[in-house]
Amino acid sequence: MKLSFETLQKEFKRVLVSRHVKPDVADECATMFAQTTESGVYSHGVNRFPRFIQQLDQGDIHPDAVAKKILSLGAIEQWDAQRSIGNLTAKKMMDRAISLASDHGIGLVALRNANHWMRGGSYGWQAAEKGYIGICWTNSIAVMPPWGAKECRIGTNPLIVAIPGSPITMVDMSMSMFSYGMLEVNRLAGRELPVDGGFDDNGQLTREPGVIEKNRRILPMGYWKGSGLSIVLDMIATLLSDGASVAEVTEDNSDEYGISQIFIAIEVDRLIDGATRDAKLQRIMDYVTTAERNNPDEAVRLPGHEFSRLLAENRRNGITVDDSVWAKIQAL
Ligand SMILES: NC(=O)C1=CN([C@@H]2O[C@H](COP(=O)(O)OP(=O)(O)OC[C@H]3O[C@@H](n4cnc5c(N)ncnc54)[C@H](OP(=O)(O)O)[C@@H]3O)[C@@H](O)[C@H]2O)C=CC1
Ligand SMILES: O=C(O)C(=O)C(=O)[C@H](O)[C@@H](O)CO
Repeated sequence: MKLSFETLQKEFKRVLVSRHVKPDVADECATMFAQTTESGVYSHGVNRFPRFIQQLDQGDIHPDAVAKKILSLGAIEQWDAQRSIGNLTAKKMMDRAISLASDHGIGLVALRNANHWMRGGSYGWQAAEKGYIGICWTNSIAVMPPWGAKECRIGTNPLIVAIPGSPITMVDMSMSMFSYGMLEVNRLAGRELPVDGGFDDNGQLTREPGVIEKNRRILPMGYWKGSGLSIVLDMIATLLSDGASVAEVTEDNSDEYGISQIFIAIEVDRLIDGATRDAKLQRIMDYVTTAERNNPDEAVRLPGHEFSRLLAENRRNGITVDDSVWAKIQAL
């Protein structure tokens, strides 16, 4: 079905207010869920809303909590999210990193006791829209086997790198070949994955999303490389925030809460003049996109470059929402 931004936002807000979330907080949180969905990231917008409400109902998320600053070291700050709402707090923390970067050239906020921030790309994009390079990542509960293992011991720990420019270029990627959210999107659409996404119960590579969602033998992106990167991202987030690692979240908490996140903003414009910056970026983009195509019908593109088109299409035609997901939300 197709729904408007307003319908989505209103329904998200209704559910949040029914859980006694303050109206202004509910309004902002609902807006972020609707914006993520409108941008085309259905996996961590509308599709993930029921799971968010489940965590709210369980008491994992504290809707009245507000993040507080613990420590300041000039360009670096440490904050405690106090288990507040993940997307709202992440937005505030990237704003804080941007403000530090405007003073120091670079700003880094390390956050502990956080909750799932949904679409990590929202915060990279937020920095890039203001002219800053945005880099952020989060850890998670253990949902992926390290390379060579069968048992989940590492996080999907998505990494986001956003570059300001026209258009913004942004990589927003799980450390698994597919996020669980994208496995769900493919399963709901009745599609096989375009490449192998994990192992089946017999240890054979598989493209069946449902099999991997169930047995959790998801493949790290780049095999051992994604496995290693997931581990070091977890280590940095844990150390700088003095927060919980994937091991601690998994062994000490009953679910995915109390996680650790990093937000970095870097000011570009004091390091290079505007005309040179634009020319250099344009040359990179042109060089990449004019590579001889493997499939003549499929353009070579840069990450993040589809969002403006997707957003415009969704605004014009309405936002596609899976019927079963919408029924679930309406029943909340
Ligand atoms: N714990 C958490 O918080 C987690 C959150 N997530 C979130 O889930 C969302 C989805 O993540 P994931 O499934 O890894 O994302 P995808 O695998 O869909 O995309 C990963 C990256 O690859 C780029 N890309 C994909 N196809 C191409 C292509 N043909 N050419 C060039 N670039 C391409 C994407 O750009 P483009 O966007 O332009 O398609 C994106 O930057 C993210 O928002 C992520 O933050 C994921 C895991 C855990
Ligand atoms: O992979 C995802 O999608 C995601 O968003 C996650 O947070 C974790 O990997 C996990 O909680 C999915 O069950």
